[in-house]
Amino acid sequence: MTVSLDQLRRCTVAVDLGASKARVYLKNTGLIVDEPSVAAVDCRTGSLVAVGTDAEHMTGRTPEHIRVVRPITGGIIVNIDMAQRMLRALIGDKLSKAWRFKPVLRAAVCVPHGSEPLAQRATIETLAGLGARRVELVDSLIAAAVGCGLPVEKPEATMIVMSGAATTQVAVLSLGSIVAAETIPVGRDVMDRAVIQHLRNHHALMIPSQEVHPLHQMLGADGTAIRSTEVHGRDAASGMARSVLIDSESVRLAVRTPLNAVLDGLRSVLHRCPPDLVADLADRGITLTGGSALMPGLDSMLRAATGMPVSVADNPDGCAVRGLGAMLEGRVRPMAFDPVR
Ligand SMILES: Nc1ncnc2c1ncn2[C@@H]1O[C@H](COP(=O)(O)OP(=O)(O)OP(=O)(O)O)[C@@H](O)[C@H]1O
Repeated sequence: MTVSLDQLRRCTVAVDLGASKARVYLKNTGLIVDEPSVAAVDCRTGSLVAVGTDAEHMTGRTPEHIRVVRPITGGIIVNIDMAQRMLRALIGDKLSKAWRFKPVLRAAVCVPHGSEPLAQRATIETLAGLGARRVELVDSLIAAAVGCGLPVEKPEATMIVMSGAATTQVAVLSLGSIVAAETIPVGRDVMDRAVIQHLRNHHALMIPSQEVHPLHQMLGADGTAIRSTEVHGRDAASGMARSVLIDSESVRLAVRTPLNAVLDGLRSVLHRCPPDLVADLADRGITLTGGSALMPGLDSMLRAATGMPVSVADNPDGCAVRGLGAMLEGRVRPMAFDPVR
C-alpha cells in the first residue's frame, strides 16, 4: 500500500512523535503541540500528574511515588497506552473544532527511516486510540527535507542530516525518493551521556544532565566559544559536592566517539550513491536539521570531517512536522515520493 500526496491532503493532522518532543500540526492552523514527550505518573493511583514541559521539569526531583516516563524511545513508541494518555493531555481541546467539521479524523505521522513493521504498528495503534480512523505513515527524512525547503522533487541530489535526541538520520534524496539512507543511534542524548561518562572517568565527577548543556556551548567554532568552564557535581568516591574546571578540548574528546559513528553513517550513505549524485553534493553540500542541529559546533565538526559545505536549516527543530503539514495543505509540488507503506 502506498500513500500519495492526494491521500495526505485528506488528512487533518500531522504528527511527529520524537524521543524528545511530541509535535502536532493542525492543517491550516499550524503547530498546536510542541512539548517534551514526557509524562509524570502517580504510581499509587496510576493517574497522570503532569505532561510535557511540566513533567520534564520534574525529572530527577520526584518523590518515590511519582515516576517520570518517556513513552517514546529512539523514535519508537514503547508504551502505547502512556503515549495515548500523554498526547490526549497535550492536545486537550485544541482539536475539537477540527473534529466538528471533520468527524472522520485522518492523521499523517512521521516515522523514522527504516522503522520496523512493529514500530509502525505501534504508531498506528497510538493514533487510532486517539480517534484517527486512518493513519498515513511518511518517512521522516522526506518530511524533513520538504520542511527545510529542499528541492526534493528535482533530479538532483540533496543530502540531509537530521539529528534528534536519540538518533541521527542521514539521506541522499533525488526525484522525491530516498536514494540511500542510514539511521545512526546517536543524538543529543548520546552526546550528553558521553560527556557525563568522560567526566566520571577522567575527573571522578558525577554531574546532573542539565550541567552538560553549558559544556556543549564550548564547542562553538565562531571564535566566541568559551575556552573553559566550571562544572558542579558530586565526587564519585566521597559523595561530596565538588567543582571542576573543564576545557573545550575535553568536551571535544568526549563527543569524538559518537560523532565518529555519525560520520561512518554519512560515508556509508555516500558510498551507496551513484557518482553523479555525489558530484551534485560537492556544491550543494549537506543540510543539517533536527533539534541537535542547534548544538554549537556540530555543523563545523561535520564540515571539517567531510570537507563538504554544511548549512543548518532555518528553525531546524520541527522541520519534519512542518514538512508534513505543508504536504497536508498542498503546498508541495506534485511528485512521486516514496512513502513508508
Ligand atoms: N538550542 C539548542 N541547542 C542544542 N541542542 C538543542 C537545542 N534545542 C534542542 N536541542 C536538542 O535537540 C534534541 C531534540 O531534537 P528533536 O526535536 O529534533 O528530537 P526528536 O525528534 O524528539 O528526537 P528523535 O528524532 O531522536 O526521536 C534534544 O536532545 C535537545 O536537547
